[in-house]
Amino acid sequence: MIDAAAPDLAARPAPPTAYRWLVLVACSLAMFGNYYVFDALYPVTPLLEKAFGFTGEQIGKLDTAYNVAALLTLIAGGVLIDRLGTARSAVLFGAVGALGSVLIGVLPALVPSAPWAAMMGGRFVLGVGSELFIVAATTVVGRWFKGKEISFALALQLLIARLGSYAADKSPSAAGGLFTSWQPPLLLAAGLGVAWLVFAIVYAALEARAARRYAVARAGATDKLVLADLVNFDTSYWWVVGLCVAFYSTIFPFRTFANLYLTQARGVSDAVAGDLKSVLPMLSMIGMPLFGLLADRIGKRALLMAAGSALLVPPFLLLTYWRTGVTLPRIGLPFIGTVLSAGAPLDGVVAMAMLGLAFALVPAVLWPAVTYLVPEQRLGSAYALMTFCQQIGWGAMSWGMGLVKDVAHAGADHPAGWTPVMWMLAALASVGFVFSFLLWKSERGARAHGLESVTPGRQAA
Ligand SMILES: N[C@@H](Cc1c[nH]cn1)C(=O)NCC(=O)O
Repeated sequence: MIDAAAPDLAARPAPPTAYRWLVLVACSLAMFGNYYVFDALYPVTPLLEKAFGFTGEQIGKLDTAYNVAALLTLIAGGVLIDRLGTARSAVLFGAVGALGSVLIGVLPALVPSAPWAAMMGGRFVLGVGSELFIVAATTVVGRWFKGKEISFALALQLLIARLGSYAADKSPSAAGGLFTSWQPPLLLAAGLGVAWLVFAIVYAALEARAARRYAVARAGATDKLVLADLVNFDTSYWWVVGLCVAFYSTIFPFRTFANLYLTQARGVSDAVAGDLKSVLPMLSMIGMPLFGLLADRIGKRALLMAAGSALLVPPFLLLTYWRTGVTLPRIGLPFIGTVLSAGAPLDGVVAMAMLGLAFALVPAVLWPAVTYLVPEQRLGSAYALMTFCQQIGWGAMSWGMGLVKDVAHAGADHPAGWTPVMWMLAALASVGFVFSFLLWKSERGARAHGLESVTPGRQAA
């Protein structure tokens, strides 16, 4: 959308290419902070269990609080982004997210009589800012890279965001000195929450400067949820939504409980648990751009998603039943340092590597696939609706997993209690595979949208 308040716009030069990448870097670094803050809670869960006696259900509900806040804001927030524009929205939601990260780090210490309620409050505030910030940041890439390197730019943004998850997962081994109590790691996360806000401000300043100097589009259509759109999307879109819900409702709640599961059921140290968990974002970072390129080269997007969702099923059963008895020595890489601390079980590494591949393959194809299934002018609503459904499934599953963990008395003294939790995950992952199979079938029929071909076929109506 061209800013009508700037009549000399046509006379201005287009922004230089480097400026576009600078905007992407600022937004992506803010996303790094966002993902770090989101994931920083999980390595601390064993310490929260020890310090406050948090139950599995309470830990699951810390996710649910985030999801409920995200659900509420996704309905209203798209409209707000339209009104404010992406720059002001990014600063606003970045500020709310930063506040949430600080509350998570300090409130439980200030309210020692109700630490769980305090932390729920912080996670809720984080949820208000976080998902809408992601919507705004994605929209920024859409505006600045439309008709240019949009897929690569989106992959790069998610890659830098995942680096935040990776850093949070690695924090028990990389910043082990902080993990003597629950608070220092969360104060570090609060620091990165503030960095998230700082980069949001840097991005907003770049937008303001561009608006004064260059012929740039103002914030256009965003991920606004238009209720009339709910019934009008094609069946293939709904299969993708089903896969999105089942896939992320498996992988994100697993990540919530992975530190507890790996230390209690598999008996590994906190550092090894963090390292094993970090295999997911690490493989995802490496694999996403490659699988994105592969999909662009060969098409077969539904088939690739089916392969990715099939990969998600066995690891939970392998983690539960497969024991090689082999543990690995420390594995390190130049520049990166320790990838796996000594003592990681080989079977655990294989299972986590399969999960990591699935975490690369499905997201790399799933989000861009939506652009084939809905018309461009309804893309925002389609993404918002998909994220909305994702949050419902994810919130319910985190809560349910925690409940099952408690009912089965899963813990260090009763590792077998984790078995029903892992079966729950395998079952939900199988549901994801069924959705991807239905999508593949539908994309081989007369109402295909070109997901299986290299270039889009029938234009989405
Ligand atoms: N809506 C996000 C969820 C998220 C992860 N960390 C912070 N928020 C999402 O689904 N992102 C897609 C992905 O593959 O990361």
